[in-house]
Amino acid sequence: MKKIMMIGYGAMAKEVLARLPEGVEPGWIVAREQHHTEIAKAFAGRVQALTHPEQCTESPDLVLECASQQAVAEFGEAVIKRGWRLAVISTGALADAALQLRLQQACARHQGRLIVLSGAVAGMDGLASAREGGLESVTYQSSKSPASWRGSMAEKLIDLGAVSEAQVFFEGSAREAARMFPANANVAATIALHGIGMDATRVRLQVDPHTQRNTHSLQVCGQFGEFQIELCGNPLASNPKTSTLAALSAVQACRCLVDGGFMA
Ligand SMILES: NC(=O)C1=CN([C@@H]2O[C@H](COP(=O)(O)OP(=O)(O)OC[C@H]3O[C@@H](n4cnc5c(N)ncnc54)[C@H](OP(=O)(O)O)[C@@H]3O)[C@@H](O)[C@H]2O)C=CC1
Ligand SMILES: O=C([O-])CC(=O)C(=O)O
Repeated sequence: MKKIMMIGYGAMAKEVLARLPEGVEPGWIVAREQHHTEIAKAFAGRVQALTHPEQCTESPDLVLECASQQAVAEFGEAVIKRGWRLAVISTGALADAALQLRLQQACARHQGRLIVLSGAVAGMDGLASAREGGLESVTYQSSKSPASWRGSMAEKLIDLGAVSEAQVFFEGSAREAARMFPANANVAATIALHGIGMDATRVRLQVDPHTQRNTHSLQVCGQFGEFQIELCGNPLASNPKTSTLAALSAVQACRCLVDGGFMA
């Protein structure tokens, strides 16, 4: 049996835990103290609730971050320094160049691993392949319902209650998008990490009052030719900001533990 450590106990973490493949079980959940009673009840004491990964006295087969960019900054280095495998979903944390460097150096020094989950988007294999031949431009647009943008910086840029048609309210780099919209624009960072980087990747964020879905559109031009991807994702019922596919990408990482997708 493979044992994972989950960081976070919100919408995505619960979805992933409910869908864990056979042969994988949670051993530890890192969450703030106020969630520990709920965790103890949900898992009848079979899972240890922690406030920091360092409290774990064994070695998880995989540490899965499904929490926040802040959690990556807070716990990422400690996890990798123990030589553990860390898969991150809050990839926008890596828009902080100093943090990215610290995590990369920790991987090199301590034989840890940092895995960037594909999350809510698809085509990262093709984008990474295209980079090998040279990329000319990568443009990403995210379109979501007003409910998905509530509680974000979007509220300062546009009146979400008054929009009657689809409207772009932000244009900038992936680095800016990921840092300004930490709960909504991790995909921008994921694309940047597989493609032409945080500063050259162009991003548009749109609110669409006529949709319930999270639509990710990617346009890539390079020496290989061109490709476009449009992915219309159903959000999780428990969090309209978060696409179901993102949770499934974490489930798939867990499956790699049992089907040999990860090398030891
Ligand atoms: N890469 C991608 O394609 C995608 C990435 N995401 C990202 O995935 C992450 C999880 O999403 P989701 O579950 O929907 O979000 P939720 O807000 O539903 O849940 C996040 C959970 O993580 C906990 N958490 C956050 N920071 C910390 C911390 N520093 N220490 C301990 N616990 C922490 C929160 O705790 P508390 O309740 O105590 O605040 C909360 O329970 C988000 O960062 C989101 O932006 C989402 C979709 C796609
Ligand atoms: O789930 C999504 O559709 C995308 C998302 O929240 C993100 O990029 O952070």
